[in-house]
Amino acid sequence: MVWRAAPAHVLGYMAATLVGAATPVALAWLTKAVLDGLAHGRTAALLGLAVTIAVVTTVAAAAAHATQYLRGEVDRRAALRAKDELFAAVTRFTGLTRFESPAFLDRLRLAQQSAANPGRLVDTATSTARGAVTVAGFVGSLAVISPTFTALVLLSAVPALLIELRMSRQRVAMLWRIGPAERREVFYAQLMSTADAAKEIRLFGLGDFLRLRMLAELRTADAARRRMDRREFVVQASLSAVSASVVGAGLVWTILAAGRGELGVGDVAMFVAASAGVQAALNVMVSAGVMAYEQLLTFRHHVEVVSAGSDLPAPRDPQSLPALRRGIELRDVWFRYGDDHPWVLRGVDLFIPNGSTVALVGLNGAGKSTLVKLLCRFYDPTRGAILWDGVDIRDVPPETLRSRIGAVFQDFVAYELTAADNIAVGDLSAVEDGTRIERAAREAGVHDALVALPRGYDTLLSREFDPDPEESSEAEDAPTSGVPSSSGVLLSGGQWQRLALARAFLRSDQDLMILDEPSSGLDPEAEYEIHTRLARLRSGRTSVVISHRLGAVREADRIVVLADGRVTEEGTHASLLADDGTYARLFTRQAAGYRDDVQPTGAAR
Ligand SMILES: Nc1ncnc2c1ncn2[C@@H]1O[C@H](COP(=O)(O)OP(=O)(O)OP(=O)(O)O)[C@@H](O)[C@H]1O
Repeated sequence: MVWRAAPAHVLGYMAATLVGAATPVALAWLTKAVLDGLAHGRTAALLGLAVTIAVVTTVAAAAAHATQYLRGEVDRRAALRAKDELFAAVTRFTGLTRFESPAFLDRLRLAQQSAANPGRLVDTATSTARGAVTVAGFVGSLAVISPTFTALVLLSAVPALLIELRMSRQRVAMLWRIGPAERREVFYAQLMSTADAAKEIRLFGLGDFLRLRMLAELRTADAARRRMDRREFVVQASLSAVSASVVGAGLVWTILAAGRGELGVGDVAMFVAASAGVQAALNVMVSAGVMAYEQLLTFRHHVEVVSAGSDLPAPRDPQSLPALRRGIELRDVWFRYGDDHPWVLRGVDLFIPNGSTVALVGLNGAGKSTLVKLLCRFYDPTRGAILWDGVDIRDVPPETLRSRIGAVFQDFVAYELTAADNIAVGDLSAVEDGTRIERAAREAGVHDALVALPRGYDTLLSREFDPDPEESSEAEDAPTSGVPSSSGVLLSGGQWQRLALARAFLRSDQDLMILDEPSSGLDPEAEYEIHTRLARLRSGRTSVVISHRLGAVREADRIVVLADGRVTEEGTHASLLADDGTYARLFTRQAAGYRDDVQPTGAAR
């Protein structure tokens, strides 16, 4: 992947690294030649040797700078590609299950970490190669002086390599084990630094509680890292002591041999340079090689995320999805969120006729939102089937199905984007189409509020990002008072809800519109107005509406009561009231609340 991301830079980096690796060997040989020349009075060649040393040193210095620049560039390009691959894969997951799986989220975090600088792998791999070049260069020189000693130095590196490889596997396993603690630590840290949670944290005095929890997670992760570091420290110190003793013994032997006249001054200089060079290079080789191995092991998470197939079974024989004509049928649909979770739906049979509005009603946790998530195929039913004009929606590519559906979810997202973009996310083909965006905003009754914003539709709906990053980065002085120089705007809860509705209006020609609590944050007048508008816009189209405000759904063509995971009542408002069941009880209770308030006024009259 790194090669594909930056082939020329990788080649340049390797070349510059190899030049850097060959330099100490060349300098050692040149120094030996100079010393031998001086010892034997061969002064004629000295000038040439000195000039060569100067040139080699200059080239080495330039190569060092080039290596640094190229390494950075390889890192940047590879990281860009890795993130692109990773997030392209993440957005390709069609269902929601993976985002609710702690093990997957742990893996994703490690994948993100390794995607942050995959070029480091080239770095460590090249360092290993660089070490190998230096070792090879020096080994020849050392072997001339003492083959036995050379063999000893090389052999002493083998156990070090094996032990380090084992430890790197242990380190990777440790990183996986502490993943959950590290993810929780990040969670607490983010909670303490976001505006969304700031109100409750301050009012409930949660600051210390969250900080201590964050530190506890950090300590847990640190303890595991510390144990690993200590083990590595002991092992590495012992290995270094062994190799230092080998080199020390060799040095003693060389000096004694030189004293006996068996070796020349140049040989001693070469031995000192070569033994130190070999040892240092072997260390680099082992540690860089082991690090490369460790990075490869960690990068496995990236590969696994990127190569993970679809989380929902792909249709074996994909069907096209004609415009809805008859309706959508849920046939004996059973669903639970996991094998160890309770059943949420237990055999739901429901028909949503084309062109009608079906309201789903039921107590908290009855499974209404779950049902609409199944309609969008964010999950597949555990048993049973959902049929769109008789076609099982599992036989249709999810993107085809979803292009037919418009929705306002209960937990819609307030994007920290401009107001226009916040509406356009409902249908990205409208991003550049101000007229469509404005029409949708008018239909949702939020146009006036948006034009009144400091920059109208182009106002950034965020207090966390600077609306004018360029202007403020040009300003010489950072604000010191703690008060931001400029800031974006936030909407009220109801205005946000209208904005979410505008997203849905942008797609109002869809076959199926899902409205999960579309008016919970609206004032009574707005609620009435929006529902009237919705009824007009959606007349003759298929909608599924969920609302706890039963007054808002009484006009629905069909009202369906969910309880205990099943459809327990079904009919029009009038027929359900006549049946005097759960719906009638809920409606009467809600209506009584309003009537009690109204009565005193009526009595006064
Ligand atoms: N992603 C999830 N993972 C596990 N359980 C879930 C998930 N979403 C919902 N549940 C569980 O499924 C049940 C039904 O939840 P659902 O949100 O569908 O209810 P609802 O009828 O829409 O409730 P409300 O009226 O409160 O919005 C609840 O018991 C809830 O705890």
